[in-house]
Amino acid sequence: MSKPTILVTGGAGYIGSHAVLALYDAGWPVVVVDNLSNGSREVVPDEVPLIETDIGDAAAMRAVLKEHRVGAIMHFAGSIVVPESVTDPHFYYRNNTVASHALLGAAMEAGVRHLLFSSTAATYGAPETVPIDEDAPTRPINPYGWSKLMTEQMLRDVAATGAINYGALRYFNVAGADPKGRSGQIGKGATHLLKVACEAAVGKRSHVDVFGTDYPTPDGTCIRDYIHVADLAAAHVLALEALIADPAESFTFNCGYGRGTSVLEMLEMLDRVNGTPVKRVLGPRRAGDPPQLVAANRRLVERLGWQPRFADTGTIIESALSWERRLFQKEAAVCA
Ligand SMILES: NC(=O)c1ccc[n+]([C@@H]2O[C@H](COP(=O)([O-])OP(=O)(O)OC[C@H]3O[C@@H](n4cnc5c(N)ncnc54)[C@H](O)[C@@H]3O)[C@@H](O)[C@H]2O)c1
Ligand SMILES: O=c1ccn([C@@H]2O[C@H](COP(=O)(O)OP(=O)(O)O[C@H]3O[C@H](CO)[C@H](O)[C@H](O)[C@H]3O)[C@@H](O)[C@H]2O)c(=O)[nH]1
Repeated sequence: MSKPTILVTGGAGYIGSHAVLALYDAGWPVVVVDNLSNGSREVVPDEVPLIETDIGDAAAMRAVLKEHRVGAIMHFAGSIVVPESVTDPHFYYRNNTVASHALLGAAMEAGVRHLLFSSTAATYGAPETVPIDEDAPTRPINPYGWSKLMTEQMLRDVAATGAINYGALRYFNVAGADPKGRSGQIGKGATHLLKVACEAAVGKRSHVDVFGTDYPTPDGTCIRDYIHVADLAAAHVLALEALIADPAESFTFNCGYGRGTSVLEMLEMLDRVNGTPVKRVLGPRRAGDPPQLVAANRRLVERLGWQPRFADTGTIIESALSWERRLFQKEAAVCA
């Protein structure tokens, strides 16, 4: 049977572009919709159509879905900065929840029956126990987490009518870059730890701020479960296949390795990979950071047969650093 066309929303962004590459490498026809608010054309392969539009524009989305005879949607488009969601919650509910509602409506009208949604560990808030499994209480501690949890709920209720089936993948901390160097994190005004640290390593920043050294963790800094973006992209292809194979089944899976690494451990590993130390400035806690987030990933592994290939922390950091070096050289060449 021939493979249906997959619409990737947010496919010009960090994680979406890696999913596009994974689909493209596996021979799926792909079309991307991105409003380029935080995406870049250059990370989308030339052969993949990129339509510059907003997913909140239901009429435009209906037209795209029909014209490209889309069979399933991978929905990455959204806003992602937790502190920004606290200062501008209205925008986060609009761009994450309301825009997803419009996209879902367009999908239902166009008869698209499968949707894979980018959710987040932020739906759990500050969990009482780690590792966190999918049945843990969902109590977000910021509007970003709520905007994603509300979208999950909407998908769950619509799927219960039989109109669609959906997968919600709750990512933990996504890091690294395409092992073949075709994509990586570009987004303006980086806030993610490894991206910021790599920018410091190549000389784009003077230092890395360490947000909080008095957490109840062995070295006092926050612990996260960092997952390589290429392993995450591979999980999306498996999840898509599962949605299409069994249209009666929907699911929610954590995406992480089940391994915690502290902020200081990440920076130490970066120093080792880079060969020179990055300057740290130890500072106060950042608002809204839970001390520890580590995934229980049994469902993802058992239900999808997911086998990570790039889990080694050094491998994650190497790929992120070599992407950052390439970006830096490109920017230097443009300025010269
Ligand atoms: N990066 C992480 O660690 C992480 C963790 C958990 C969940 N997620 C989720 O994964 C998804 C992708 O995140 P990312 O890190 O690749 O971010 P990103 O900003 O690199 O990608 C998002 C893309 O969506 C586009 N976009 C935003 N709003 C849009 C709209 N209304 N219409 C069309 N395009 C729009 C942006 O231009 C961008 O290219 C997001 O939904 C995010 O919430 C990310
Ligand atoms: O310059 C920095 C940046 C981050 N950190 C620390 O590093 C850890 C990771 O922070 P990130 O900003 O890289 O990521 P978050 O854990 O805040 O959030 C990310 O992972 C979450 C799930 O774990 C959500 O999915 C969210 O969408 C995604 O951005 C935190 O303790 C943070 O305080 C620093 O010390 N210095």
